[in-house]
Amino acid sequence: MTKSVTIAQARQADQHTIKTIGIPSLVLMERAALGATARLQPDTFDLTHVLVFAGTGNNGGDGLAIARMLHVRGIDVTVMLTGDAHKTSVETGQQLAILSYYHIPIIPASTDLTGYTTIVDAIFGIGLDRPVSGKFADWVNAINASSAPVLSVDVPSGLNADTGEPQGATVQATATSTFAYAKQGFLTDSGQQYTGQLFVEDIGVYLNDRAD
Ligand SMILES: NC(=O)C1=CN([C@@H]2O[C@H](COP(=O)(O)OP(=O)(O)OC[C@H]3O[C@@H](n4cnc5c(N)ncnc54)[C@H](O)[C@@H]3O)[C@@H](O)[C@H]2O)[C@@H](O)CC1
Ligand SMILES: [K+]
Repeated sequence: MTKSVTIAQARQADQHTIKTIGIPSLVLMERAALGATARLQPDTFDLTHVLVFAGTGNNGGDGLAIARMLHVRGIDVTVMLTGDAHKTSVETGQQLAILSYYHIPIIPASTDLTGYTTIVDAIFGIGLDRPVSGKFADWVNAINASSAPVLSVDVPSGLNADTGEPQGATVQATATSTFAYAKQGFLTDSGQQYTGQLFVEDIGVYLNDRAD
């Protein structure tokens, strides 16, 4: 059976790796983004014009690193940011600065998703703490209405990763690239309907200091 963790366990393992072991958060983010980018295979994902829909927390930071990895491979990528570029998490601010070096287009989030052939959903991960409503719900509904396949980063945005139940509008992913361990809610009947195909990426975060 697939090993799974609660949100609290995932957070604790991340913090242990960063604070006690000393592996920097940006290193984990880089590994997460490498793992997710490798899932964007052309048999499922048409990479003609990729949209990365990024939030301002670290899930968005993962998305921005994915955008960079696609850009350096010559793939046409646009980033939509859901909030103020000056009010991001520290790591996401660092990823934004890197994107500006590469002149990767960053535009405000919109419901007009015309022309994008793949969408990377990096709006919310395990930091979701309330139902998705208002303009966030409009964006999520637009993602779900798009014909483009969707790769969700860590968690389909809007899904409660503990229960597998939607918290307001929730992305229905073609596939989900989740980090370190499957989240408990993904293994429920409800959760599976949102994650689509589930990939678990080894990012160097372990519950017991060993890869198992
Ligand atoms: N260093 C780390 O701890 C790592 C974190 N990683 C990524 O970071 C994610 C967790 O990052 P964060 O803790 O920053 O959380 P998230 O990026 O999941 O989201 C947090 C942000 O969303 C806002 N928010 C939550 N629910 C909302 C709602 N319904 N409507 C509007 N805004 C809402 C919060 O206020 C906060 O600003 C993981 O899921 C994973 O993708 C990975 O990069 C691996 C390493
Ligand atoms: K996400």
